[in-house]
Amino acid sequence: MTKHDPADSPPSVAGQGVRDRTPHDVSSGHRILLVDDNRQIAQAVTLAFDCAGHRVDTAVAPQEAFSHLAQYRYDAILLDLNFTQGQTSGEEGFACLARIVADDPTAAVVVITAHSGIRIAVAAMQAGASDFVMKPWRNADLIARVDAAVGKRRRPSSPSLAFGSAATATPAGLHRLLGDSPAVAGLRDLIRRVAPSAAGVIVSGPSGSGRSLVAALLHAGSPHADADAITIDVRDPLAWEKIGGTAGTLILRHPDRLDEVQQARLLDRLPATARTVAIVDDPAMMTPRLRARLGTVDLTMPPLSARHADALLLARHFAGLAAARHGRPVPPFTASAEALILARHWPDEVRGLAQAIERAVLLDDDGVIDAAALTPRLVDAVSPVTTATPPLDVSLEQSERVMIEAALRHHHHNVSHAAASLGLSRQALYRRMTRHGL
Ligand SMILES: Nc1ncnc2c1ncn2[C@@H]1O[C@H](COP(=O)(O)OP(=O)(O)OP(=O)(O)O)[C@@H](O)[C@H]1O
Repeated sequence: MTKHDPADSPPSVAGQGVRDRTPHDVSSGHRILLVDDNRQIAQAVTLAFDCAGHRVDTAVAPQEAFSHLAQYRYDAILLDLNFTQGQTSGEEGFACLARIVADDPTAAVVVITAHSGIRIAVAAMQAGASDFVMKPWRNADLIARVDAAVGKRRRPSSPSLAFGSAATATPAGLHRLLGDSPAVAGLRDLIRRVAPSAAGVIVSGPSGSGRSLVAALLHAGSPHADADAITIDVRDPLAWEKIGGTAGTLILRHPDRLDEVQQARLLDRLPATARTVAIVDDPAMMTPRLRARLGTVDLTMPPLSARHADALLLARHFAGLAAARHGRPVPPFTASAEALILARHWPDEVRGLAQAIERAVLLDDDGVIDAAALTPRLVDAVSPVTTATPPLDVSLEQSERVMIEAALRHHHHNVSHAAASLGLSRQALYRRMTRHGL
């Protein structure tokens, strides 16, 4: 997570094409992530660090912290250990600390504890924190401690320690694979263990579920992370030229879509020196020989529908990204939107979810994202008597108008019923109707 470490370039984030987004870049000074649910403390800390020439981003809960860590590189993390009112055990903070340190053993984490929390502070240091501060603190002391933690941050001293076969090596940026489901936690663990080796990996799962992200993380944790991985869609015969004598990471997309003869040819072309990562829909479509050559280890990214809790977490992450991208405040989700996010089968998986959220953030005009804002393509579901399904290239404005018209028609212009069917309040529907001249 070194600030200018090219090996740590983040993979793009769904639908955003984001690479190391730095809207708050500071030419000098540290970039710090404060994880604390107390807004007054956050304001005071931000001001103090700002005056000292540093930059602070705030996360009010661990999930938000992981979302920030998925987007930016931080020089230090200032972590409060208690997030739930009245809780002083630090349990949540310790879980957060464990994940930060597991994902990046070089992270400089300074924990914040209550005045009497010396035992907790010591335990946090044993768990990987660089230092601790006790409330209440003097700002100068706090800044000095964070400075010192950044200064003595454990930097990898050799490539082998950073990416090689050392047991402790961890793929840079592993925290970018967001998700708390057992499936994704298990994947992070497998990536951590497999990435530094030369083993070929087959990454399977539905399109848009995060397979390329997994491949990028495997490369980031490999001994070849300093060089770019070579990515080839093997369905394109011209791309095969790039296979050459590759010695680094070779990411092969869709070998399962080749026929048997082509798969045999691919097998002949693969250089023994390359570490391969194959992205496939269905490993069973590969010949046993190719499968054996490509997949010492199989990693499977399950569909979002099999890891519901991740959907909500990812949705919040994408809402934050979209809001930052379009210069808007982050709109919260209504209960109906959350229910929809959890229940819906998202076409195009995580990418589809990200796109829906970005559209909703863009179109939002009442400060919240409701279910209707996430379902502009569900016009048919609202009314079977709708006269026109919007064509695919219809604008979002038009699509919203068509949906509202369909709902009104279906409910015989009863605004309350139409609003309810769209997951909107009456006022919100009226506002939209006015905007569309209905
Ligand atoms: N768990 C995750 N945490 C954060 N971002 C994610 C996660 N899963 C997917 N994404 C983001 O969603 C988008 C789609 O993922 P990705 O490109 O890896 O899908 P894919 O399975 O490779 O799809 P395809 O093969 O069709 O290109 C990417 O921008 C990726 O960064």
